[in-house]
Amino acid sequence: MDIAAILDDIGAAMARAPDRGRVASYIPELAGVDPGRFGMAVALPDGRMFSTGDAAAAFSIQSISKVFTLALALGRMGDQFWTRVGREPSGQAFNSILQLEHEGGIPRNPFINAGAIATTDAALAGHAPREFLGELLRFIRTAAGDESIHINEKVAASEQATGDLNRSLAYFMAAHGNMVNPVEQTLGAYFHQCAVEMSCIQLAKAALFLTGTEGAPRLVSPARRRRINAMMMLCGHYDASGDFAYRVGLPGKSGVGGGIMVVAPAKAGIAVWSPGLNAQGNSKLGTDAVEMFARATGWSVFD
Ligand SMILES: NC(=O)CC[C@H](N)C(=O)O
Repeated sequence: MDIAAILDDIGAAMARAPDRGRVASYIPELAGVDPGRFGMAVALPDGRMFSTGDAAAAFSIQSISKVFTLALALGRMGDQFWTRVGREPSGQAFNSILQLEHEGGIPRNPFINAGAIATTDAALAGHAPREFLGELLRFIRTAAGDESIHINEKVAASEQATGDLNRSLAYFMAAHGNMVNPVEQTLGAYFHQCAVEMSCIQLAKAALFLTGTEGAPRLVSPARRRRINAMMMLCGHYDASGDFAYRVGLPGKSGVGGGIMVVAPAKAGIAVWSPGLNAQGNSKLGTDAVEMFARATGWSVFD
């Protein structure tokens, strides 16, 4: 299989795409990103890396960070974690508060914002946000094999300044007894985790720990890896998760920075970045690109 040629074709197709979606506009650091940018990378467990376009450019990983935080929270709490967060698709927007009221402050899953904030709260577990963020960065750097990965403080400050909806979700959960740490501490940690910057090349490598391949860093047990992948498949794209599963057939997690991290179990880590989003807040061309890639390779978890 000629992965390099497949990526070249995808890069060329995406350069021609007339509708690139809309770049997230809630903070200036994301609003100012050129919608013309596109990058994609595929990391194989034997160390080979294939890429196209702006694959080395760093972008804000945003909600992709929720996958790494979930791994940390499960590491801290084990299956007890699921008493605080559900594992069902929400069918609602990523930042919706609707279901929280009906469901007693227990968010549907760890990838919608409410669930991710509860997950960060669980991962904090009484530690200072600084310690949690250090641990998160260590996890991501180990997964990616790259010590240069960092948090963009300006993005974190903007998230903090515009985070009233996230604040509402957090206080709502606190009112239902589903926050352990002081709410502002958990939120500070959450806003900073969203501000981690990575390139497609770094993110594709980081996804390898979820492939279960030899040579990939073993950061979680096989059972846990399968469960994280299951959550990504069912909830990783919010109310477009079914569409992503149908079109791509691989677990993936998106972020409003326009990135998507995709896992091809037993095969490869994949990352794509195109800042323009669709109506559900997922990268428009990023989704198109991984769909093209899955078709060209025949990779799917449904075989
Ligand atoms: N979908 C996302 O990437 C959302 C992350 C964003 N920082 C938020 O909390 O709203």
